[in-house]
Amino acid sequence: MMSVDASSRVEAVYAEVLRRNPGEPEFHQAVREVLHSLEPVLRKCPQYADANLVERLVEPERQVIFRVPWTDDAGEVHVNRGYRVQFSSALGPYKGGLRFVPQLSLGTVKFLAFEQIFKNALTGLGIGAGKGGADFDPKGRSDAEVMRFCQSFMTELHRHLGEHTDVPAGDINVGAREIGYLFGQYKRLANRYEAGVLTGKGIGWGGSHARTEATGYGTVHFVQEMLGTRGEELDGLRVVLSGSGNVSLFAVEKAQALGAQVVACSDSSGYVVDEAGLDLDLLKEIKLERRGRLDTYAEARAGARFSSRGSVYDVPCDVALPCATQNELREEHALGLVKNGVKVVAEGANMPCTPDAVAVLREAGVRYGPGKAANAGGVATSALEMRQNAARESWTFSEAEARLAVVMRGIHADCVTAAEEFGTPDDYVLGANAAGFLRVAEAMRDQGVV
Ligand SMILES: NC(=O)c1ccc[n+]([C@@H]2O[C@H](COP(=O)([O-])OP(=O)(O)OC[C@H]3O[C@@H](n4cnc5c(N)ncnc54)[C@H](O)[C@@H]3O)[C@@H](O)[C@H]2O)c1
Repeated sequence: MMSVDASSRVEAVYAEVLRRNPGEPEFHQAVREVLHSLEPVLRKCPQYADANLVERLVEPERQVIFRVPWTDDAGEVHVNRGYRVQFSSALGPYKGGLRFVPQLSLGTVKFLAFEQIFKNALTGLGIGAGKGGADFDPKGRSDAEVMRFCQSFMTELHRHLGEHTDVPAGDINVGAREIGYLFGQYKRLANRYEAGVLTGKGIGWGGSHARTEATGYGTVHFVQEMLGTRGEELDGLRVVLSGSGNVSLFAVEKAQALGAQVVACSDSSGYVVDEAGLDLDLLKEIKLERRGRLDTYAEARAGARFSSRGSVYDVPCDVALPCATQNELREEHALGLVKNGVKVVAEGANMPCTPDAVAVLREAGVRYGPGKAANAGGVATSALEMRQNAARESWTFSEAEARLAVVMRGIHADCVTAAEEFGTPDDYVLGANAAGFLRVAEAMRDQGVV
C-alpha cells in the first residue's frame, strides 16, 4: 500500500534503485528525475502506487547481455558485448533502438530503455519500451565487417525478438545499412518474412516514408508548439543545434523550412558557425555521403568558421536543440545560453542536458522540452511503420509526415494538460513524466502483478 507521504515513498524507491544498480549514474539520473515528477501525481492519485507499482516500474522486465564474436577482413577474431534491456511491456511489444558505440554499458542502455517507457507511452500508439546495442565501434570498419558483426549480434538477439514481442530500431551508429543486415539475418534464422520485427527498414521492403526524418522533424514540430503557447513562431528565429547526425540534419531541414535561421551545429570534433545560415546540402554531403568531419564544411564555404574549442552553445540563439548525446549540455553551457537570451531549449537527443543545466534553464524561465516528449517523433513513426507492416500498406511521404505532426501536437497538448493538472504549468518535464506514467500505470493495474 502507498504510504501517506509520497515524498518519502519515492525516496525509498530511489534508494533501492541505487542499491540494486551500482555504478550506473545515467540510469540513476533518469530515474531520479521521473520519481521527482511523480511525487505530485502520487499525492493526488495514490492508487497508482498500490501493489508496489512504482517499485515494479523501475525494475526492467528482462535484461539480456551476450557475447558477439566476429571476424574482421584480415581474419582476426574480435569479441564485443551485446545488450537488450526489455524494460516494460505494459502498453505493447518492447520498442526502442539499438546503438553501436565503443563505450556502451548496461547502465546507459538501462537509462535509455527507462526513458523510452514514458516516451512511448506519450505517443499513444501502443508500444512498450526497450533499448539495446553493443560496445562495437563501426568507425573505419568495412561494409563486410559491419555485416558480419550485425549477423553475429542478431544470431543471439533473434530469440528475444518478434513483431509481438520486441521490435528494435536504429539509434546512434545504427542506420539503414545496419537495419538491413540485422533484418536479413533475422529472416534467415526465423525462416519468416516478419516485416514488423524491426523498424527503420528500406522503403522498398517494408520501411516507412519519413522515418529517417521523423525525430528531427518531430523535435521542430514540438518547438513550434512550445512557441505557439505564447503566440510566437519559429520564422525568423536563430537556431543552434549540437550534432550533425540523423536527428540534427533533419531538425535543420524542418527548422529552415519553417523560416528559422540555423547558424551552427557540431560534431564530436568541434562546431561550425555559418551566419548566412547552414548550407544543408553541403552538410548532408559531408555527413551522409563522405562521412567526414565538420572542418571540411568551413573549408568549402566562404564566411563559415570551424572551432574545435569552446562549445556550439556559445553561439547566441533564440532556440537551442541539443541533438548529439547524453549529458553534453552542461551547467556552463546553460549559463551561456541564458546570458545570450535563449527562449527555448528542446532535446532532440536523449537526456543531453545535465540536471544542473536544466536547473539553470528553468530558474531563468527558459522553456525546456525534455527528449522523451520532444524527440518522440522517431519512435512514433516507427510505430506507424509497424502499423503499415501489419496492414501490408505503404503510405506516401506526406501522409506519414502529416500523421507525425498530429502525434507531436498530441504529445505537446498532453504534456501541457498534465503539467497544469499537477500544479506546475509550463513544466514540460512534469507534464511528460506524469502523462506517460498515468498511461503505463493504468495498464499495469489492469494487468495484475506481472
Ligand atoms: N535516430 C533517432 O531516430 C533517434 C530518436 C530519438 C532519440 N535519438 C537520440 O538522438 C541522439 C542522436 O542520435 P542520432 O540518431 O542522430 O545519432 P547519429 O549517430 O546519427 O548522430 C550523432 C551526432 O552527434 C555527434 N556527437 C557525438 N558526441 C558528441 C559530442 N560530445 N558533442 C558534439 N557532437 C557529438 C556525432 O558526431 C554525430 O554528428 C541520441 O541521443 C539518440 O539516442 C535518436
